[in-house]
Amino acid sequence: MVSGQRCSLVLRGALQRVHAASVGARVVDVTTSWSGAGGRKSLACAGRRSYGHGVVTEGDRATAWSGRVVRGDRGHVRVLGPDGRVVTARIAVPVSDPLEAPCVGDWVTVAGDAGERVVAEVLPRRTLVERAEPGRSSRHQPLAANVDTVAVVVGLDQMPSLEKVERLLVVGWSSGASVHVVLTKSDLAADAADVAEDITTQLGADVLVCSTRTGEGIAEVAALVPAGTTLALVGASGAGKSTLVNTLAGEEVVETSPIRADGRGRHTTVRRELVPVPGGGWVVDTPGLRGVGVTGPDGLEAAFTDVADLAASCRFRDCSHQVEPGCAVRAALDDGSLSLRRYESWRTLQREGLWLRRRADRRLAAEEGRRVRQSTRAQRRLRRERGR
Ligand SMILES: Nc1nc2c(ncn2[C@@H]2O[C@H](COP(=O)(O)OP(=O)(O)OP(=O)(O)O)[C@@H](O)[C@H]2O)c(=O)[nH]1
Ligand SMILES: [Zn+2]
Repeated sequence: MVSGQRCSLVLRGALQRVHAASVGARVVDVTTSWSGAGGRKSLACAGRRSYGHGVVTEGDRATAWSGRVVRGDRGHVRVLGPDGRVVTARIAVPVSDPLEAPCVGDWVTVAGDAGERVVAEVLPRRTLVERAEPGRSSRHQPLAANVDTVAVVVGLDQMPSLEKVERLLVVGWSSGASVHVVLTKSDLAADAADVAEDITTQLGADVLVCSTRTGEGIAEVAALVPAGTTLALVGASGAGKSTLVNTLAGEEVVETSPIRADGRGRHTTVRRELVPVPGGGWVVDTPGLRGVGVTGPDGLEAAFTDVADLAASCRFRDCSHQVEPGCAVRAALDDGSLSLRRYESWRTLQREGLWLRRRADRRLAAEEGRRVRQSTRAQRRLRRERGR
């Protein structure tokens, strides 16, 4: 077993690099825009969120330090600090929206001491990989924050479904990060190159092919995560994400993953954590995604630039691409330059996104109504008490 000291050294170097990156993020601050790679979409950052009201004093905030969440659990997070140590910090105040909760990859400020540490603030997120919560509720779950690249991991042990890959590409592009498809298990498919070619031409995605068994393409995948950057792996369960994380992390780091925190406790697994890779970057595995909800129109547009470009040249701005004259989408379907499969996949994801957004709007309206009623009741109570 490698000592905590050695782990700290590995992590410290990587942390210094990411800390340097965070300084930039803090200077640019809350309302900056961030442009996705390839000039695809510009996403506004979420604002800085404070936590621990009533728990964290102003004095505590003055001495708080910033670090990166390497692992998120219910009620607390594990935070890598500037000294290379990983500590546990409590999320002192429950958040009503799961998206508000700190997640892996978040930069947070931590207040308190060894007795009790709490998350005082979550710094603005540059990017966020999220999914609709299972059960098709309108709520979204944060999976990984401040990710530079998303790898849509697809196993070649089965014939990939283009629709499933498209759905994951939308999740990837919705995050604001740049996106690649990584086809794993090439050792199990004689036609790996053909599948890659298909995905490139039909989905317009950048595709890498690799195998953790033979080592084919691993260097190319490792190149997706240069020093100071973060790569998130998304994909169905069994696609080979965890194996890829371990391969990218290398023997050395897998061995060093059970980091000692405060001299006690060890990580039992490297999964769903930010894992440092030898080049100085970070890799994060996300839970196997089955019912992935499409979050916003930006990701859909970025994953379907071909359809979005066509739709932009329809005669009517609100063209439904069904019956209207001058519809460029239908024209492309007619002349075969847009496949029916691709069009239908786009329609499905678009409808789903609309449905989720409408539901979210209704939920937000209901929550707002509840808040207003609570506040009115509280004000009445206060007036009554003062009147006594
Ligand atoms: N032949 C072959 N098998 C692989 C390769 N990569 C992963 N596997 C196998 O595929 C299976 C699933 O891999 P995992 O890494 O656990 O898949 P995962 O995507 O993390 O799955 P979840 O944790 O359920 O989300 C395991 O049995 C791996 O050994 C590969 O390159 N070649
Ligand atoms: Zn149209």
